[in-house]
Amino acid sequence: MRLAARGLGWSAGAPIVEDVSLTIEPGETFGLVGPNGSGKSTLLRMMAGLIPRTRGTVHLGGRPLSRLSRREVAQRIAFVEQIADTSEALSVRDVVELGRTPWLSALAPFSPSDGMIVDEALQAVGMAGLASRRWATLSGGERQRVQIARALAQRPRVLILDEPTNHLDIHHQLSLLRLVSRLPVTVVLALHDLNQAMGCDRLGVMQEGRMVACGRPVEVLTPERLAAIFRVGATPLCDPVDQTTIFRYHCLEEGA
Ligand SMILES: Nc1ncnc2c1ncn2[C@@H]1O[C@H](COP(=O)(O)OP(=O)(O)OP(=O)(O)O)[C@@H](O)[C@H]1O
Repeated sequence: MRLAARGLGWSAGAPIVEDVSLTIEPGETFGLVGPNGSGKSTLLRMMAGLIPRTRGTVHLGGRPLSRLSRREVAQRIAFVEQIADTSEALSVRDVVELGRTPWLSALAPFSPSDGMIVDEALQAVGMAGLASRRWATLSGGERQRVQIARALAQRPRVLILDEPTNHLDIHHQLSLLRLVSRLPVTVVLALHDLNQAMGCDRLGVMQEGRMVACGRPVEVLTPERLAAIFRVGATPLCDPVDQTTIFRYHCLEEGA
């Protein structure tokens, strides 16, 4: 499903996001990168329709997001935020079952097919073995994977992930990125690891609330731009295994 933003802006006293326009094609994996505080999370929340009184418009599959009901939005968009609020009393399986909520009604209560979707989502993130564990007892990385399973169980057309690899060990980081890039849905994710960002179909670079570059990763993440925006030196290296470009970073300046 196509996600299109036009002229998005939001201020909280000072401007936080300014005049961002962007179209993400069906099935595309689009990465947002940028320094701390550059507006990535705010932009993701705006694209998910979670910030009231924003400037500009978001269209989902050609329809204005503002005209869809909360239930219609939840049937189309799943959002995994950096910090998830979840009742400590729930089990892992309960949390993932919440992902089915937008599809349930008095006429369509939770059914065995919903149960199978929940099982699949738990397996996809390697959490099936901990399904009966209490949320409160999980590690940070396990919680992250459960939240991603909840989003998968929602069977969205658009998956929005805010720094989904935070807390994850390297195996789970790579398997999560492989999982989401193979999903037949539109994926928008904020990432801090620029080498991981190189695996996205396209990247948008945020700086002080504006999207200052957008395009294929190799075109966007040039050493010159990395120096200007992230204030680091970057040496491009070629991985002989698959010829992808990775960067080795070094400080350009003393101090913070
Ligand atoms: N409700 C708010 N009121 C005031 N300022 C806000 C509010 N929400 C966000 N900000 C500010 O907006 C800026 C952008 O925040 P945002 O969380 O979108 O950045 P980010 O790029 O996701 O950062 P990070 O990489 O650190 O997660 C920050 O300076 C933040 O302090």
